[in-house]
Amino acid sequence: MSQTYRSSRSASPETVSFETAIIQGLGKDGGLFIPSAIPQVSQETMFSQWSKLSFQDLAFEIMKLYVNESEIPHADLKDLINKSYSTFRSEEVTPLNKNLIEGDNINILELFHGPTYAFKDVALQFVGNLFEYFLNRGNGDLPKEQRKKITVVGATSGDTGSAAIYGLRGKKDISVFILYPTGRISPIQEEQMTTVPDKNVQTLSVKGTFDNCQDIVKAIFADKEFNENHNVGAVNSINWARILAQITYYFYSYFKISGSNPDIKIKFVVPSGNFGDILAGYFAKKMGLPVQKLVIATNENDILDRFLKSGDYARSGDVKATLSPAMDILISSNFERLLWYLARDQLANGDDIKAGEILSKWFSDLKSQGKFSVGPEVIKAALVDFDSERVSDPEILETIKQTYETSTSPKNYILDPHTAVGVKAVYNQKAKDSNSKDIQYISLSTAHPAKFASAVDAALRNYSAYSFEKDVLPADLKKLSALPKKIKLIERADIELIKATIDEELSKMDL
Ligand SMILES: Cc1ncc(COP(=O)(O)O)c(C=O)c1O
Ligand SMILES: N[C@@H](CCOP(=O)(O)O)C(=O)O
Repeated sequence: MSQTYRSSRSASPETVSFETAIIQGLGKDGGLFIPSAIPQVSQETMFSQWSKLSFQDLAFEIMKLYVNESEIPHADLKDLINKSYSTFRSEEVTPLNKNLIEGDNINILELFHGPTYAFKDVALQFVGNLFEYFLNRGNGDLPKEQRKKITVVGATSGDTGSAAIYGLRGKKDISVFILYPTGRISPIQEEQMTTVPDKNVQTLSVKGTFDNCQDIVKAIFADKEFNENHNVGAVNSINWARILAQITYYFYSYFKISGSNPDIKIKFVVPSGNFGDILAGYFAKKMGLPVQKLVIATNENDILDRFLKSGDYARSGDVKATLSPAMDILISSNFERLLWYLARDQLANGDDIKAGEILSKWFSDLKSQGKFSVGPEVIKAALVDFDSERVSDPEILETIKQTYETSTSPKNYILDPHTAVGVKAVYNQKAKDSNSKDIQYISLSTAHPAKFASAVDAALRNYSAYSFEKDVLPADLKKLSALPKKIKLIERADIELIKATIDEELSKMDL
């Protein structure tokens, strides 16, 4: 069992508790927290017991391996899990749409049944409750001025922001500041984030890109003085709790296909940007789930695909604005966690400390030279667990159309553009897999199509039976456009300007 955590850039044996890893968010050396060891689960436990559990019970079995009972008693952990998933519209939380197209073996894992219609809800409903739990426990009935407070600062290309806001709105002792790139998120995402009336929430619309926002958030974490004064908390997938909560749906969907039969061949295909979603699949695989392969599906911002093909982890020129904007990203934060495991096992003879040194050097090269390279042994090891596919904008539109035309269960199924990246990647894999008939492909559906109206409309507007308003837009999202918006424009992607704005807004919040 692994219930302590170490930083991916640490060259010391020091580990921290689960609570510290979650509340602190990022290691003091700028590294990401990883469990000291990955817990192993036997085939017998998985296929005879776990395969029969509900989503919530499975989440409990998985999380208790990563959280010491002395930190969160089991009864409390169960309550946190049940509370977090009571807000979902589907009883199954993440239902699997099997056999989307008759005779085909593509299964769509629908991760968008939470409050903000995006996969981020699966983790961020839990993270919100976890922050509240730790704070309430420490603060008890202390008077306002003595209570510990957390200032959450996050960066979003649209979905993390809404999900974090809905996970944290109205929570005592927590303020939330979400940075997003002006004009680069969809109108519904902006409405979701800016129409929440709770006084502990403030969005900051920053002139720049998502990477600018993410860099500022990381710089704020590295700012010792600001961090000490504000207890900065992370909601981005740099926070380990985000990854932890996502592990459940890999097991859950796997069992929906395999039942108690461990011999079924399954590949997961995951639309990827910051590498948080697919990393949860990597942990599931390393815990013992016999996944054939995890397929990274990128859009035209393809740093991950280029890495697997060349061994170079290199920032390309500018981020491209694509039809799948939540994946428009130059540097994938969570890739660092995978690199740590690759460095430890391939280059450091299993030595954690040496792995931390290697990672530190790679990331300082990335900062100073915009790239670092790894040798063929590292790529060979990565390819044991992963494969990758790159999908272009025209392919996204074509895949949305094709799925609309050919889907049988249900008919006229509408994909969001991110999910379409995954589905196209499934077709690419099937073309390569000589045994594709024997493989079940689980393609992760990361958002509801209503969140990305322009791409969906561009693909489907010529079908006479199609209507976005009637077929796609849920009533609660429709209502948002009539609500007043709280938008704060930030003219420059500048850390000092953002810090000053946070201070100014915090004093108005008077929490
Ligand atoms: C809809 C959607 N799909 C895919 C992704 C990519 O996921 P990850 O960043 O975890 O790789 C994101 C954002 O993170 C997203 O919002
Ligand atoms: N696509 C994300 C970008 C932030 O990624 P995260 O998973 O690290 O929070 C978004 O929708 O905001």
